[in-house]
Amino acid sequence: MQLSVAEQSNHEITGLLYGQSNRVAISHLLTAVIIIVWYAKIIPLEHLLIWGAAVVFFVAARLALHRVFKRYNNSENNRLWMHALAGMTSLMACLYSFAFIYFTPLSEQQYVFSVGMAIIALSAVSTLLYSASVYIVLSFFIPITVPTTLYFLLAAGDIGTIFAVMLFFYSAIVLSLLKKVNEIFKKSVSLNFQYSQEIEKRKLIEKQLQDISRRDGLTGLFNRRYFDEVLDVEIGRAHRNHSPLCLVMFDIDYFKEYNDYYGHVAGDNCIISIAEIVEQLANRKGDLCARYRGEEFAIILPNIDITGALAFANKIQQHVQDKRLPHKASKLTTLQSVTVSVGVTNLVPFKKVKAKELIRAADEALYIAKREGRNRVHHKENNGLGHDLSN
Ligand SMILES: Nc1nc2c(ncn2[C@@H]2O[C@H](COP(=O)(O)OP(=O)(O)OP(=O)(O)O)[C@@H](O)[C@H]2O)c(=O)[nH]1
Repeated sequence: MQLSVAEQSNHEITGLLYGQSNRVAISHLLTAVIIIVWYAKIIPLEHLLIWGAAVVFFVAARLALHRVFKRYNNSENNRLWMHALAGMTSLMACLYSFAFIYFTPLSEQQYVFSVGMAIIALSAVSTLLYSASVYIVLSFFIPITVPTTLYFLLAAGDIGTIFAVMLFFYSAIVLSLLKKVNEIFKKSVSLNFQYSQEIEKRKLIEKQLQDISRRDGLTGLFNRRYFDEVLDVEIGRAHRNHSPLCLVMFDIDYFKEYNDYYGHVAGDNCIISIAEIVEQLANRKGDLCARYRGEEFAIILPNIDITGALAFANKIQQHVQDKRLPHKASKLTTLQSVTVSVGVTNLVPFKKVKAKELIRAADEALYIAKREGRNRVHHKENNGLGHDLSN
């Protein structure tokens, strides 16, 4: 299912929000310590420790939720994860509200005042941490401000009224700023997402263009330019690793007569059929098949010795013959079907050979196969060429 940019961006935002888990955990633990120390003079320690244990429990649950999120989140269940985070955030906020209401002696002005400061500090931090989502900010902001403010307004007399008015104005400022910051944040996430999608698309197009530039238009095999590039690289590798390398070149027999008899379109189809056979046979990692020119094909076989390459060449010749593609104009009158002649050569160990020398040797082997009657394989070692590497 294709998701919209907005949905993908929301998914990214949820990831960012969950990504704050460690910072959130540290903030809560530090705040809990400060609250316990602050109330220690007036509240029994066991009450404070029970409350502290509840904070630790929720922090651990929040971290566990983050782990589960990392494992199971995806763009489709994004809403669910947002609600889970909002639920967890609200519970933490309720825990603070509970502490402020339950622990604060209304007669002690400095405690009432300190609760106001604590709420401002906590809601400011949560606004910064969660500015990516108004929903999550509110899920912390509302449960931490509303119950405490109402309680102090109703129960704490003048100081409670001052407290409520102060928090009301503070909340109004924070929420209006939050809206702006959130819009900017969302826009930047969405732009960032579109930008990375654009880069991905470009990379894909570049890859496709590169692939097209390496392929032969008719058969889909690699083209000669790419073949020459790879042959150079493979020869270098074979020399470095002292590993074998063989080159197979083959050509359709009496193809001029085929074209003259069946026409060029049929000739093209014949070339495509031969390409399909070669592609099926040359299926080892590292094998590279190319249409070298016209009705001539070339195959690089790395890590294979001459015995293996000859077996492979015979397989090609045999498969083409067995395919029995009609060729009424073939001078191989007993068959009257499409056949190929194959030339094989191999790197001579410890002789540094250039690509064009290897190709010439394979071409000569192919020429001999033609001369000796076609529909056969000939091997020619590229002796005498190149220079000795043994000393
Ligand atoms: N249909 C078609 N014909 C092509 C293509 N490329 C080359 N040819 C033809 O292939 C023929 C090759 O002829 P030759 O080089 O004389 O070879 P041949 O007739 O196969 O003879 P031998 O190789 O000696 O058996 C020419 O007639 C080319 O025009 C192609 O892409 N499509």
